[in-house]
Amino acid sequence: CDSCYGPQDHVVRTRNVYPLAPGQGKLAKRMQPDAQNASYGPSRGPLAWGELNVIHTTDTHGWLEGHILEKNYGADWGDFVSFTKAMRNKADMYGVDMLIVDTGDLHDGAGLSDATSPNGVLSNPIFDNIDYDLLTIGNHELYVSSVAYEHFYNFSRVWGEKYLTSNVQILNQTSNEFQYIGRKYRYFTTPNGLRIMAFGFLFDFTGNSNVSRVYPAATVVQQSWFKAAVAGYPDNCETQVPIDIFVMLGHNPVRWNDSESTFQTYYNAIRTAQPNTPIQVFGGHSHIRDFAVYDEMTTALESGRYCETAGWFSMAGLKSSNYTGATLPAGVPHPTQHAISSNRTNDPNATNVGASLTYSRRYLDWNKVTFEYHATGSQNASAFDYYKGLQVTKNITATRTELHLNQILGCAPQTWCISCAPYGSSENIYSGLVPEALVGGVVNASRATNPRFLVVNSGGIRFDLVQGPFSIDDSYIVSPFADIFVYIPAVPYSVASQLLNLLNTNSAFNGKRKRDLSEDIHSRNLQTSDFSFEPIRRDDCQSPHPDQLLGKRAVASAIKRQSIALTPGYTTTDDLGSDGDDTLHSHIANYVDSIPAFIGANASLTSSLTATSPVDLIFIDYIDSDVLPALALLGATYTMSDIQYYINSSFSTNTYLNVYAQKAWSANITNCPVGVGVGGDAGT
Ligand SMILES: O=c1ccn([C@@H]2O[C@H](COP(=O)(O)O)[C@@H](O)[C@H]2O)c(=O)[nH]1
Repeated sequence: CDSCYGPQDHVVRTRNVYPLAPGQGKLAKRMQPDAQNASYGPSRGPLAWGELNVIHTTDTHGWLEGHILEKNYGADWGDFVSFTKAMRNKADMYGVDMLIVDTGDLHDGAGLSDATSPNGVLSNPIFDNIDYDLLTIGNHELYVSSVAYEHFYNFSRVWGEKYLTSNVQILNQTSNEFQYIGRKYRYFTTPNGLRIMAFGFLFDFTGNSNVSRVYPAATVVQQSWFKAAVAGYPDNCETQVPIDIFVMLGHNPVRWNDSESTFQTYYNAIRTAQPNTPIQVFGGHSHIRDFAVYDEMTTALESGRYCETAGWFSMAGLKSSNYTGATLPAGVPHPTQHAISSNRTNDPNATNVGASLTYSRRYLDWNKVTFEYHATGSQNASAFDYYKGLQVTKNITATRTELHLNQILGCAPQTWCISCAPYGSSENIYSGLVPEALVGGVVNASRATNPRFLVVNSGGIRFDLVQGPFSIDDSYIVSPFADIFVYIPAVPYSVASQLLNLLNTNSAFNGKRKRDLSEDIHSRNLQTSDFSFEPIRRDDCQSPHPDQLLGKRAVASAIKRQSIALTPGYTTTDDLGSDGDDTLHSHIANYVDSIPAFIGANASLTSSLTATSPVDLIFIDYIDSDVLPALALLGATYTMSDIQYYINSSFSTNTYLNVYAQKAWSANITNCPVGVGVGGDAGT
């Protein structure tokens, strides 16, 4: 290993852990009152700073309270406010530019966003406390019309020119015409003079309600406003404006081979028109940490999900005649990696623009130890907490109380996870809990004696259910959608009994989960059984620490290295290598491939059914466009007029688990044991 960055014989077989103040996990308490701090923090030292630096969030899905039960992700939005404020101050101090960007999906995943009608009326104003420079819209802003209008009438007005919905329009109820929810593009100049043309593109989403319109990428790249903006002639500009860099946001996976990503189409259009201008992409939707290299001057960052990750991006070597800031800020590491790509090897128009560019990216775990370390270089809470951050923390606590999110519905006797155990096992939520909860929770008393078959999509379950007190908040965290239970009466048993298998084996049906679930392989889920840590191995050689490359502080850091037991968490490999995760973790097993798209339950009280016996076929309205064609394939033709509410028009996928919990988990409520290992740390 010596060849990487000098002799370090005394640290072989230890992990690279940077020293933090004693008692770090306990001193630095703010967050939500019931949350805990991480046991240890960043492993790779200070962040690299270039001319352009970006903090990226995506797919927050309402988790602004942080992960109350998971130590490693315990910071709340108030802590993030303090963090971003401190990082802005640092950017000013270093004389460089820093942007803060978000790539959408603000709801459907936690009580704070989903316990109100419409979703987001209380959480969006909390979200608005971050000083974002650019934002874009996600598909979860468009499923329900009232949520889409909340974004049109309120959210887009708060953010003005910064909210980019370049391919998403909504029906204006006053003019009766479609108009963009936000803006199509933003052309602006940073404090240090970088001239940026920015767009925000939702993937080709088709599940939106009928008040919005999503233009597919193939259409957008032909639209005249887009071509003009790319050419430097945005609306109303007669003379060409200079563009130092394109910033392309998208609620859109950064990996081109993700079946839902449309970034390649936009990239091709921009790159063809502007062969020598860097493009920087920030994506989302697939809930992973990822960094993709498109060409030597185009890279793309994706920063996870659910307030588990804050993405950090920096680049140096931008050749702008207008840039007045520092090129390599003093006293901090700088981006060192070139974007090496096979996409443009023989481009006759290629210049050496890309040759000067260097990049860095880091995925920060969403906890206060991490935020304080990077913001202040210590665990000094008083130096870190910004008054506005503290206010936001208090506001979240008050809002959670107002929404009764802490109200306990039952005491969950065990943990059921989405992917830590294979489908079929009793620890897996789809096999170990959902069928039983459907049978026990979805009951129309007047039809309860009829044979019943139930079907839901697996995508409706969004998170693990943890052993311990099961609160109203948890009910949104696990099953947030308000998809209504409907049914078709008197379906022949021979048909109903074949439906689930057909839905799960015929590729025409996917529960509206168009992306292959296996693409979530990088997702991190808690796992109580996965606490046998990986053998400790040195991997630092693959990617020298920036300090070590620069010859700074390396000696002091190396001498103080400690060996610690790693907690389970993200272990990411991307186009720049395996050094992106800011905190080292052990790998978590993932059986997501085993999960079917549809989950069923047979709630028939009798076992003596014949082929023609009538059964109540119960499903959710969200999948009626799968169920009706599948029934037709089975020779039973039904139409929408055959479908009725099973219980009432509001009994939904967010209701049945609560009903079941109150029935089945009433024991031990006052003394409910909490599962160990939440947040990847068996210790307290
Ligand atoms: O009403 C709904 C809406 C969505 N779903 C599920 O969610 C995914 C989309 O979530 P992403 O975070 O954008 O991937 C969709 O494919 C469905 O599986 C739902 O169940 N009900």
